[in-house]
Amino acid sequence: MTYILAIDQGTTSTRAIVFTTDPAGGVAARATAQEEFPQHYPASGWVEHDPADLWSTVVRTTRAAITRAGIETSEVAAIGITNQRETTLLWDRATGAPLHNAIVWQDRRTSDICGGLRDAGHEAMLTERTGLLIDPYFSGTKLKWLLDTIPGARARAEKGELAFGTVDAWLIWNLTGGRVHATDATNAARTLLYNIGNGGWDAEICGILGIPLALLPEVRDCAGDFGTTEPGLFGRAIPIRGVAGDQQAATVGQACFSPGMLKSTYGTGCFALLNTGRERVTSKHRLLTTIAYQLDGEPTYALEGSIFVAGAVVQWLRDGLGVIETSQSTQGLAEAADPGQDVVLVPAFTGLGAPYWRPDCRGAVFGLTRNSGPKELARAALESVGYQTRDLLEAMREDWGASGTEVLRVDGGMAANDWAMQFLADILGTEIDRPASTETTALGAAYLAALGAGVAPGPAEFQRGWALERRFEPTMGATERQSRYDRWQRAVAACLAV
Ligand SMILES: Nc1ncnc2c1ncn2[C@@H]1O[C@H](COP(=O)(O)OP(=O)(O)O)[C@@H](O)[C@H]1O
Ligand SMILES: O=P(O)(O)OC[C@H](O)CO
Repeated sequence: MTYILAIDQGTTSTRAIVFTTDPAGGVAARATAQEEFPQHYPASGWVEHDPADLWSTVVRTTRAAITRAGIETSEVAAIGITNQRETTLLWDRATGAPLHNAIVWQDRRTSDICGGLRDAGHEAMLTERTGLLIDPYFSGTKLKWLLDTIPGARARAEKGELAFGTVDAWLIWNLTGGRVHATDATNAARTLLYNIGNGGWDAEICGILGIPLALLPEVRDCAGDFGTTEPGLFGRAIPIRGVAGDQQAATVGQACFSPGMLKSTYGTGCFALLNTGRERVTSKHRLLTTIAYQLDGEPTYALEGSIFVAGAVVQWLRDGLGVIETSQSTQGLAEAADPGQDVVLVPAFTGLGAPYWRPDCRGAVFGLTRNSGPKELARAALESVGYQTRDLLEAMREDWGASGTEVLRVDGGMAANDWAMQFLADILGTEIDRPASTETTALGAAYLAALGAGVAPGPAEFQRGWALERRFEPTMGATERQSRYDRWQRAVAACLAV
């Protein structure tokens, strides 16, 4: 039996999971440890994490998972890291001390910097080279903000005294005791600084943003050599052999290895990735072009649709409005909702992501009556996630063609909700496949690490091990499907117009 440890450093919590691998390609979870950590909101639209929290939760959950698995550190063949993407850190190479809190992907503070880039006419060039759009979501403008704001930071960066990284690079730096400053191609592809066509940091873009190249980590394959952990941390050195951003790791965990295969992860937000193989498809509908994974120096590309509010709308009903007790209760409430009411909720709490990219848009509820209550709101919340996914799939079908988009593999916390998944199948007119393994993100990181350590078979065998738990078939008639979707589009248009 071989053990692989996956670290999944997410937006709200850190998980460490010990997986077992067998020569036939099976990878199974054996023990898990999870810790939440505080979110910091220093100003409206700002979201930060304390870098020390990211690091300490990784150390504690890793130790706990190894203990719970009942194994010795020496039995762990490799570590795989997967992480919340785009979140930006800057630290001192000599001391390892961060210069600022991590600026989280959701943070909107660089809207003005983005406006300036757009006004200067840089968008077409940036999109062509990076596959991204100009939006505060990505790391590049966050890093510029840090260098502009922290006194002396740019001069120190030019002298090579500082290091930038997304969360993966921050963890690799700390795990290796500051010996390795590296990231993987999928995380690099989210910075707005990386040319996904030629696979290198783009000096011209860095020049435009005033980012010294000396700050940037080395970019490696997803199943690559990222050094070994400091022996003192876990009792013995463990090789780090797999790294990928969390949505890309989920794509691997869902075994979406063939062009046309599609997965969607429903956590806080929702991120749909369509494997486009070696083809770097440029979207006509403001989807992102990104790297799904990179093996043996060869990138496999994806089209990505990013929705900022999915499970978060359920959290809002629970923690903001206080009209539901648990996320799970939305299933029973939606089943019991009045079929005669047609409440539509547009959860544009922090603007709309793909395919609209309107950070200024705000949410609304339409169709309320005196009898509307928690049941109808719960149903509208779950439906909003289905409608937003349809927005993405409509765009993907036009960019890529329908082939492959007739089955969607789902995962993430909200994928456990049967009502939401049935509505998704109905409104998309697409079969929805929910896998037996729900920890798809960590599973993907574990598989990449096993591949990097030479203890896993190739993708074809891993793909054969993917197991279905339940398939949701569309049952809604075509006329109803279209009239409901038309109503959603009118609701979005109204929000965009206000
Ligand atoms: N049964 C459920 N029905 C609806 N939403 C759910 C359910 N279970 C979890 N969620 C939502 O899913 C999210 C948690 O999923 P998770 O994959 O852990 O997210 P993340 O990794 O972004 O923290 C929360 O926003 C929660 O409201
Ligand atoms: O941490 P999650 O699961 O909410 O994922 C966040 C994404 O990587 C942001 O791009």
